[in-house]
Formats: sequence, structure tokens, C-alpha cells
Amino acid sequence: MILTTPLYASNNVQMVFTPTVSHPPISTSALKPLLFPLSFHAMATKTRKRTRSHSFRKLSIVASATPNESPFSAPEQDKDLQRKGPDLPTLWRRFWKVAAPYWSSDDKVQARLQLAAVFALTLGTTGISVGFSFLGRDFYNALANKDQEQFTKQLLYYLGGFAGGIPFFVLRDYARETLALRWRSWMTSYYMERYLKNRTFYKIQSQSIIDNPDQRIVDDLSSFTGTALSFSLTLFNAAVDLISFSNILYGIYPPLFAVLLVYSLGGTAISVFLGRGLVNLNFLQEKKEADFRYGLVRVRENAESIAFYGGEGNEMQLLLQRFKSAFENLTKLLISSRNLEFFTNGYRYLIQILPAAVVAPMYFSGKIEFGVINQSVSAFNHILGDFSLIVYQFQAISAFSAVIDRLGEFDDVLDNSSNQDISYSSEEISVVYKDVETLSLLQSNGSMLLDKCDKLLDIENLTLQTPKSKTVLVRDLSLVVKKKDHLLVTGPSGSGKTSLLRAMAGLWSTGKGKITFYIEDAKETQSPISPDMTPSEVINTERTDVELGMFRYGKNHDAFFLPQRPYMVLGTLRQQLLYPTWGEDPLPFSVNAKSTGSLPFLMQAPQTEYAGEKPKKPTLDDLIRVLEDVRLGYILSRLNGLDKTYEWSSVLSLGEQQRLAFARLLLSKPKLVLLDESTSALDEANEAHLYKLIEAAGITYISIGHRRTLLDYHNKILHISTIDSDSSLPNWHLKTINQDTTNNAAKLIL
Ligand SMILES: Nc1ncnc2c1ncn2[C@@H]1O[C@H](COP(=O)(O)OP(=O)(O)OP(=O)(O)O)[C@@H](O)[C@H]1O
Repeated sequence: MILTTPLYASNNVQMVFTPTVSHPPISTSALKPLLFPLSFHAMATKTRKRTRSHSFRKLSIVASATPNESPFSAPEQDKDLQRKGPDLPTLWRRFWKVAAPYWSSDDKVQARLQLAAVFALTLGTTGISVGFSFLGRDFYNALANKDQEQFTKQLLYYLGGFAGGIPFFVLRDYARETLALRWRSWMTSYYMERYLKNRTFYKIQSQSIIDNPDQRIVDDLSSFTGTALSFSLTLFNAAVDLISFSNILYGIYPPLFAVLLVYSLGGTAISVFLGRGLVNLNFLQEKKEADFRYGLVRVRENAESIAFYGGEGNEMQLLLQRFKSAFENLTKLLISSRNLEFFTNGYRYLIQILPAAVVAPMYFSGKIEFGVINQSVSAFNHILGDFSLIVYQFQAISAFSAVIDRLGEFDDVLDNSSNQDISYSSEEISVVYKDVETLSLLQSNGSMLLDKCDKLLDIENLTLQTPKSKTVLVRDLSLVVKKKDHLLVTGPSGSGKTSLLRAMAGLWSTGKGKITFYIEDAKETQSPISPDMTPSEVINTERTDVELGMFRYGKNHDAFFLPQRPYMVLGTLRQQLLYPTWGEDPLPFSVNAKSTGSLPFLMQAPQTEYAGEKPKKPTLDDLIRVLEDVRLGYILSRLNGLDKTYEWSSVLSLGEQQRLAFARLLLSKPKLVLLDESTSALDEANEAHLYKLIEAAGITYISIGHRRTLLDYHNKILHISTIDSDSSLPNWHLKTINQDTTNNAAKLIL
């Protein structure tokens, strides 16, 4: 079987997601009469395997991050029903856009060489199939002529052919799968890089742009690379096969061609008609399964909260709802597949006796020998298989189209995300980074710029709005934060305090106004501002700075952000402490690659770029000291040192996680830190201790908080009130806190 149905019969895991027997029947083989019992068994086993794998794949859902809203709300379901599959040109454009980059990437030499090898091996296997067609003919001629000597000779040839041919088939499959894996690895690294760049992952999640990006990276990329290669080879093989076997068939009986052509074209049209809904159903299946899996992941991540609430019943209901949705779609998919199967099976088996029936009269009249009947059946089935690719592979094609559609959509989002950073609209909040050193130089050159060196942050006429409804949260805010200013932001819940910090971090762009950070040590970056520029040139370069703004923010150690919920990375205590300023030291590629046989693009994680010089990596003593400083020294002995991995958000209390976040902060020593209720889980003594520590470290901080005790650690207070839609006045006021009259100030804000 392997020898005669080279591509279809290959053990191609990527094609497993269709339950169809996606290869032509075994009778295409020149060896059919010899191998039938074995082949039939093999095919039946393979079919069962495929079906099992299909069910497994359909029920084993990939990890995902789904949009916040439930995918099962009525509008969402309507959206699913209304969803139209992409048209052919869009599908082709997306396929090309997703597939092309690898073949012109850094790895192109290796990629092209391996591809050439795979094509050469495929060519070899087709040649072997043709050879077997002739061997089969002579073998049956010998049998029919009762020529024992010839029969033995042909049998030996056959055995020799097996021995010589099998390695070609095995190596072709191995080479193809290795190349698919290499391609997938490159694509995974390429997509992950773009997903994590420019905070695209945040935009996708916070604006619910597309569903389950992680499923697209894990599963769709794997399917795409494997299937794209298989299909290309199938097409190539079909073309070569067609040329080789057409000669044979044409030589035997030309009219058979005409029958074949009409039959396969008609079959293709009918299967396209019957299977037209499959692309959409496959697309939705991927999504629904990923949604279900994500529901399960959320139960794992929020196990404690669910257990405290006793929310198992509700969770079960929500999960069942998600599974039901996947189940219902899969049921529709199975019905569509079944209807298509009725046709494809009929199509496949109806024609089996035709070639023998057509050429038999020539045999009876003695024009051809018996072996030629076998050869004509074989050639006919090869050509029919080549012409009927769409019929045989329709379900695989529709599943592949869904994968192309999902990946293309993802690719477009990733591209748009990088382009959005370049677009500059006056109706957006702009975050600008200015190099303090350059500005000082300009001033000494006699320019008009004022001394801004002691400024860390300047907010000018900032109006914050919610993304979709454009409700104003904060109106026309202007303030300056200088070194050693400690600003407390207060206000009722929902007034927009966190949104203000998000805007500073470049995560919130709806509204208008300008936020300027003054950063130091930017001399090693390619700052667009140079000392020889005039002030107007500097102002003009600000746009470029804005473009780089979001990219730079996370990378300059002058500003640091502690979110409301401490984030614990997957890893050891050491990694928690070093995050996000320092990572693991990558081993030199040569060492790693040699020891693991891995690929260069998997070894070289992009290094974090810094606006200035990266702070020196803390030593072991520094790490231990900082843990002692934040009063967490005891966890070292309790949790077996710095290098054990735990689920940190479960093994540490919320207050401990908040202290750990302060330890990170103290190690990174930024100039400015934005603290969003970062001590909310701590007792007052620990809170006071941490604030004293960061003040002693010379870090300027802006905090959000509701606690009265926070007044003691700040010298300015910005109070944001709930917006009054009837008024056009600003809804904030800024006051200096006089520590002697803290109680009065407290009265003022509470
Ligand atoms: N992504 C979003 N899309 C639409 N509205 C949002 C979004 N994020 C926040 N909001 C809304 O913006 C308002 C301000 O939210 P924000 O988180 O800034 O409030 P806050 O003052 O920090 O509240 P709290 O003190 O309760 O933390 C809220 O009404 C919130 O519902």
C-alpha cells in the first residue's frame, strides 16, 4: 500500500483531523491483487485511527485566552450563524501571507534545501510506483501464461523492488515531517514575537479583537505547516502521477480518458456543492473547543475563589454550556461530513470495475494480454485519484481553509497592531519620552527650552474617555511630577484612577492630551533627538518618539508599574525577583544547539532592549537582602531557597505577593513608580515600612489608594471626582499635603 499510494497513504498526522478516508481506494495500486488482504486491513486500521484521532482532536481542546464576554450569549451565537466563510481570493491571499515569510527568512537556505530533498524523494516514489505498475503487468502475464520461470523471476523483482523502494517512502515522509516541524518552529517564534511586541496581546485581550490567539499559535500553526506541505506535495505528486500514468492509460485505450475526465469534473462540482458549509463549521469548531478549554483553564486558575464561593454548580453549568456549543457544532459538522461521505464513497467505488469492463473486450479478442487489464486498472485509478483530489480531500481542504482563515485573521491583527503604533491621531493620548540629557544640552546651547531636568512626568490637558462609549472619565488634567514628589491619586471607585495609570503606561489611548516622561541614560538608544537639533526639530521628532513610546516604555528602567493584582510569573523565586528587568541568561547558541539539536530561532529569545544602560544584575546576596528588606526572608527556608518552582500565586498570600512585587521594584530601582493599590492587602505597619523603603531608595512614586494612612507617605494629592455630564469643568483638583495637617487633608478627601 505504501508503495502504490505514496502521498495519501502516508502517516500524515496533520491530515488526521478529517474523519474521511482521504486517500483513493487501495485498488489504485498496481499491487492490489497481491496485497489486497493486507492493504484492506491496513486501510481499515488507518481509517479507524483517523476517526479516533479526529474525535480526540475535536474533543481535546487547546489552551486559549478568550474574550471576556461569554461566547454563548444570543448575539454571539447569531454572529456565529451569520459568519460567512471567506471567498477564494481572500483565502488565497491569507494563505500566501501566512506561508510566504518563512521561505525568505533567515532560515531560507535550510528550508529550501530540505524542500528540494522532499520533492526529489516524492519524485523518486512516483517513479517507483510507475515501475511497480510495469512489474505488476509482467507478473500477471506470467501468471496467466502459466510461465513458472518468468513468474519466479517477476516475484524476485517484486521483492527486490520492495526492498529498494520502501526506504524512499519512509525517508520522504520523515523529511516532510521534519521540514514541517522546522517551519512550525520558525512560525511559532515569529508569531509569538509579534504577539508579544507592542503590547498586541493586551490590545487583543482588552478589546476582544479575536478569539483564542493562543489556540491559533499552538494548534493552527501546527496544522497549517503540516497540511500546507502535504497538500503541496500531493499536488506535485498528482501532477507527476498524471503525466506518468496518462501515457500508460492512453497507450492502452484513449477513450477511457474522456470517461475519466467527465466523471472527475462532475464529482468535483458535486462535492464542492455538498461540502460548501464545512469551512465555516470547521472554523467555529476550532473556536468553540478553544472556548471550552479556556473555561477549564479558568477553573484551574481560580480554583481557590471558586472553592470559597462553592461555585462548582455554576462552573459545571457554564462549562457544560461551552461543551454543548462545541458538541452542537460538531454534530452539524458530522452531518455535513456524512452527507459528503455518501457521495464520495459512491464516487470512489462506482467506478472501480469500469476500466476492466472497458478493456476486457480487447483482452477477449486477444489484442492485449491479461497483465494489461491490471495495468489499466492501476493507471486508471492513479489518474482518477489525481483528477479527484478535491473530491477525496474535500473535508481536509475545508478544515485547512478554516485554519488558513483563522491564521490569516490573526496575522492581519498582528500587522494592524504594529501599523496602529505608527499612525498618529490628534484625537489620541500621546505618550512621549524625552531624553533629559539631550534637553539639558539644548538649553546650554541657548535654546528656548526650559530646564526640565528635575521633571519626571508632565501631563498636559489630558482627557480620558472609555474606549467604546467615549464617556469622559477625567477632563482636562494637567500636572507635573518632579523628582521626590510623591503623588497620591484618590477618588470614588470607577472615577478613572486606574485608567489614568493605564494612559501613562501607554495602555489607554482613548481621549486626548499629552503625557511626557523625562528619562535619563538614553544615550545608547537610537534616540531621534540629537544635540545638534534646533528646538523646532526636537518638537518635530516627538512624533517619532511617540511611535517608539509604547515600545520603549516597558524597556526603560526609569518608570515601573505595579498593578492592582500582583503578577507572579511561572518559574522560581529567583525569576520572580528578577522579573521583568532581567531574564535567564541564554546559553550561547552553539552550546545549546549541539546539546539539544534545537534550532537557532528557538534559542535566541529577543533580548529586552533598554532605553539606557540596563541595571546591573543582582547577586545572590542582593536577592536575599531584598527579601529580608521586604520582610519575606522567611520564605527562603520555607520554600527551599531561590530555585524551586511553585504556583506562586497559590503558595504566597496576597500580601506576600505584594511584598514580593516591592522587592522587584527595589531591585530595579526605577526613577518613578506607579503603584495601583499595591499595598491594599497589607497591614498598616508593613505598608508604612514598604513606603519608607522606596522613599529611601530615592524612587518617586505615584500611588492610587483609598486608605487614609497613605496620606502620610505622599506630599501631593490628586482627587478625581465622578464626572458631571452637565458640566464642562475639570473633575479633579490637586493639593499639596502638609504633613502637619494630614488630618485636615484627610477630611478634605474623604
Ligand atoms: N476596557 C474598558 N472598556 C470600557 N470601560 C472601561 C474599560 N476599563 C475600565 N472601564 C470603565 O472606566 C471606568 C474607570 O475605570 P477605572 O478602573 O479607571 O476606575 P478606578 O477609579 O480605578 O476604580 P476602582 O477604585 O474601583 O479601582 C469604570 O467605569 C470602568 O467600568
